[in-house]
Amino acid sequence: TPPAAELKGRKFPHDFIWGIGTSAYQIEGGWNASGKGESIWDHLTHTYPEKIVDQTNGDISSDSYHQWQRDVQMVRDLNVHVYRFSISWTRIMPGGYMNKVNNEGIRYYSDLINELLHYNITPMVTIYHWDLPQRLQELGGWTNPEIIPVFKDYARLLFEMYGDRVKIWTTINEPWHICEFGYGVDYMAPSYNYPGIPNYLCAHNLLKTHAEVVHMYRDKYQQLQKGKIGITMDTSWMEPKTDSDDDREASERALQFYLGWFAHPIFSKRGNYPQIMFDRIHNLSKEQGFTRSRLPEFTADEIRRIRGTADFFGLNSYTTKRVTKNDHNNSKNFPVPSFSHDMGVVEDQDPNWTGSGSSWLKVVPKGMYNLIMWIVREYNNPPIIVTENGVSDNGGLADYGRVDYLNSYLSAILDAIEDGANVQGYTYWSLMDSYEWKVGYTEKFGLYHVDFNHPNRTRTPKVAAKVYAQICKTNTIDWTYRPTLDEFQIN
Ligand SMILES: O=S(=O)(O)CCCN1CCN(CCO[C@@H]2O[C@H](CO)[C@@H](O)[C@H](O)[C@H]2O)CC1
Repeated sequence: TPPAAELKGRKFPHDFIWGIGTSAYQIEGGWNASGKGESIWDHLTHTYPEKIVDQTNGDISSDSYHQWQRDVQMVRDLNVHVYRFSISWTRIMPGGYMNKVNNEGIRYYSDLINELLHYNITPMVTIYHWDLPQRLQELGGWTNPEIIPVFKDYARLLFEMYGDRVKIWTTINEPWHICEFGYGVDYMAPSYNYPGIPNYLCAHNLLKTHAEVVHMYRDKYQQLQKGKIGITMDTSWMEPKTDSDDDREASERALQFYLGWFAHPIFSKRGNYPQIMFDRIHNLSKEQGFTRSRLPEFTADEIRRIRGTADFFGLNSYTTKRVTKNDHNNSKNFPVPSFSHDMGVVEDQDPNWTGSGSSWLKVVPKGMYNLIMWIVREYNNPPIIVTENGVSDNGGLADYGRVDYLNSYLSAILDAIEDGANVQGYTYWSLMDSYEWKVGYTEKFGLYHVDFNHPNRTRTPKVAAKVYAQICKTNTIDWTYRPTLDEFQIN
């Protein structure tokens, strides 16, 4: 909690954009409703339920496929300007290809967009939030360059269908998680566990895909539709464990590997992958007996084609890690080759940091300030939208831990703004409790509670929903505002 002087009334810029976020696989359910095709998350959770902590899946989840009007009501009650949601590729094109388009799916998102606009809420669409068509994964998914033209066809259809009404687009959510957690280790679908090679192929194709979609939007749609398009990347803040040179270098190296991998090709003056990644992976690949670097190389034309392909820097960040150099005295035996071995750091968390409902998520607001100022310096103060930030617990409506997280992380973001960072908006994660990927329904991120044991998936506002609604209405942080459950009805 800040000093008494700052308890009330810290104001955000008058034009600051407030929002709330969700993603298709996590909230919709209707996994095979009205012609929807199988995604890699449908496939993973149906084929390997043991890979999910509570052996659940998103077949129904929060049932937003049927409850979307209630969802829009909840968004309205939060007084936000923007609703960030993603479109399910297989609800639009069941097999991923353009040869079969599902009109029921087209209509679902059109109805949602119209409902949002009816209540003056701006739709912010994520084109891809991890739910790849399973049929495309059977061709190698993101490791196969075939995905570039196929994804472009999918994005073109969305621009054609919704671009008259959708004015903020994000191509892809969290490339790092898609490529390293999906194709490097087996944390997420498609759950490869093939360290150090397919993750870099995935990233190479993903960056080219992103660039082709942005060029298409800019060449064919942006003049007429007047929207913005960007990408959302993610990292924790990487705090040096001590102020030794080794630890400070480890911190910088970790940020280049986690964030620079995707941000440097798009947002840096030079473009291309970060030099430290290029050098380390090139040298290690040679030592390991590979004839070429495991990090694919862009041609000069590709570097130019990818550089500058974003109107804003979408940032997802939740927490902080401590890092030290991975050497003989604290060496961790990472698989060789692997992303972690290439990066060469050991991560941990300070046991004194406040915890949450997730083991990886500690509450360290200063880390958000440090990360934003690092991006300001590294990429020449790009327009940033914090597209995801939030905290988990294990349930309950009296979520005062979430109230404290919200106030402290927003204070850190406001500190960064007051120190010159061009942060233009914030979409809190998440609107409601939903499917939390590998941990199923065991960790809750929602401002609204969802009753997963009831067929109606009843939504109930938590205390933090009321606090966030107040922040969005007044544009102000007020630490003294801590409503009790019985004293408020949000609607
Ligand atoms: O202990 S470990 O480090 O081995 C496992 C880490 C597990 N990760 C942590 C990061 N998390 C954030 C990315 O996930 C983002 O954040 C939200 C909350 O997770 C998700 O609901 C969103 O869909 C996603 O965009 C995804 C799961």
